[in-house]
Amino acid sequence: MNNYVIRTNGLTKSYRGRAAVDGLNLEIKKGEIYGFLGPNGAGKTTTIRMLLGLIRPTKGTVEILGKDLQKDKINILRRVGSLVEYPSYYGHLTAIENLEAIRRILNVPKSRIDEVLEIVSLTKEAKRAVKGYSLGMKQRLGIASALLGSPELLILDEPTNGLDPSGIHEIRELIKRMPQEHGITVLVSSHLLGEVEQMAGTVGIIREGRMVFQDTIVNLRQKAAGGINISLSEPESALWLAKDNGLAGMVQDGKLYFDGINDNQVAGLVKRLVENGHLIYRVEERNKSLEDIFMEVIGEVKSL
Ligand SMILES: Nc1ncnc2c1ncn2[C@@H]1O[C@H](COP(=O)(O)OP(=O)(O)OP(=O)(O)O)[C@@H](O)[C@H]1O
Repeated sequence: MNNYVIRTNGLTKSYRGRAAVDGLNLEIKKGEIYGFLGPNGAGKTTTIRMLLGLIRPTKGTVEILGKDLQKDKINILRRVGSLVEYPSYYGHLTAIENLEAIRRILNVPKSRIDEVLEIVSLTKEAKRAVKGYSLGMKQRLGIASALLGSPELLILDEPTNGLDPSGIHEIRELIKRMPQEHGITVLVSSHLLGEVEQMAGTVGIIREGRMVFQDTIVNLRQKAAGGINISLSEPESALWLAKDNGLAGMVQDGKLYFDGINDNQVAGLVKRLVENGHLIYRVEERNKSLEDIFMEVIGEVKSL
């Protein structure tokens, strides 16, 4: 088997001739937490549904755990746990009773129920009716159900949607432990970079069904590295002078902004500006936030 737990090739799903997912090449390595990001409607859920064999691709292939999903669906999906949208429960039953119903279908040992409850920290609440659970507890129970069959891969579609900050924190901490403590590779989708950046090693960002970025979070951060802001007396005429010096910048909030400019270029520009009578008030490094980069990548902001 190769090193990929999920690999898709040209994965496409069209509805009435319109591609909801368009030629996606997802690559998820064993043991990683992969953040699958994109704004609402970008095609995350459609992709996940194809990965789980719930809908058929219009084109392209899905390989999971080294095997073609179409050829051996049942055996492959036995090794995958998932939480897609809101999980459904019997509200009047306890967590143990709900898990028992799934356990019978999966035919796993009874002891597994205690194990999964322990993993998601619901042991103490396990005998309470689920209808009294908070949304965060319900999501954790959903993850417990997904873990019952001891999967090698966990696919979670927006597991933190609608949760408060402490609920988000609990789910995040739970997911973070999956690879190290349980040897489980995780694909987690979200429309918020902030929710996955603290746990994902790799991110795939989709927009209008197409992959626009797929690499490590470290490399995404590198894209966020430094531009320079110059506060000065006459930004518009300074911009012309900079252009004259071969530097393309822009005026933003009354300041000059330059992307990817090196130390020598900064020194040369400041010297030229001073020689031409500009008053320089401040020269500041401006790092883009990861969220800025995300917005840029998904095309919500043309440039900073
Ligand atoms: N069964 C369907 N029939 C027609 N169009 C669909 C169908 N399912 C999804 N779509 C369209 O495909 C696109 C992608 O939807 P999808 O639900 O995969 O996005 P998403 O990234 O998961 O967004 P969200 O976070 O809002 O669920 C949307 O434009 C949606 O309207």
